[in-house]
Amino acid sequence: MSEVEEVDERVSLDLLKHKMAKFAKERDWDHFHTPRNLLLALVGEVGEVSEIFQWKGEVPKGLPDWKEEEKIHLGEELPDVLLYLIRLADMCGIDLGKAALRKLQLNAIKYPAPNKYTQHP
Ligand SMILES: Nc1ccn([C@H]2C[C@H](O)[C@@H](COP(=O)(O)OP(=O)(O)OP(=O)(O)O)O2)c(=O)n1
Repeated sequence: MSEVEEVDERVSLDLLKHKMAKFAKERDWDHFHTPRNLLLALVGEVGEVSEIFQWKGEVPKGLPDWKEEEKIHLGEELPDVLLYLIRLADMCGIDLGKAALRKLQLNAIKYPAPNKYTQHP
């Protein structure tokens, strides 16, 4: 039987943040999880994701031509990026969820959507 349990809980940034904190604490790894170390770990994992795409050329959405093991590999590397990002934000005292929502608002102001009703056909 697999050691990895099926995940059956609602996922939120907060849940992942708390799980990462618990993971580090249980291993006495808090002293490794400094902002700079986490940033380097994050960039390393982005590199691992890039390697999966390397030399493939442009890839259609949904990755229809990829082998199952390649998709599984990608599904294992993308979470590392997310988890290190969440932990980095936590160790920097930034509420990532709130900051992302605020950034979406700022993006919408900076790049307003065209108003369909005032445009000429
Ligand atoms: N000091 C560490 C080491 C690991 N991790 C956690 C966060 C990542 O989700 C994952 C990264 O583990 P690995 O460094 O073993 O990276 P991979 O899982 O990508 O393994 P590999 O590089 O062999 O593909 O483990 C962590 O929180 N703190």
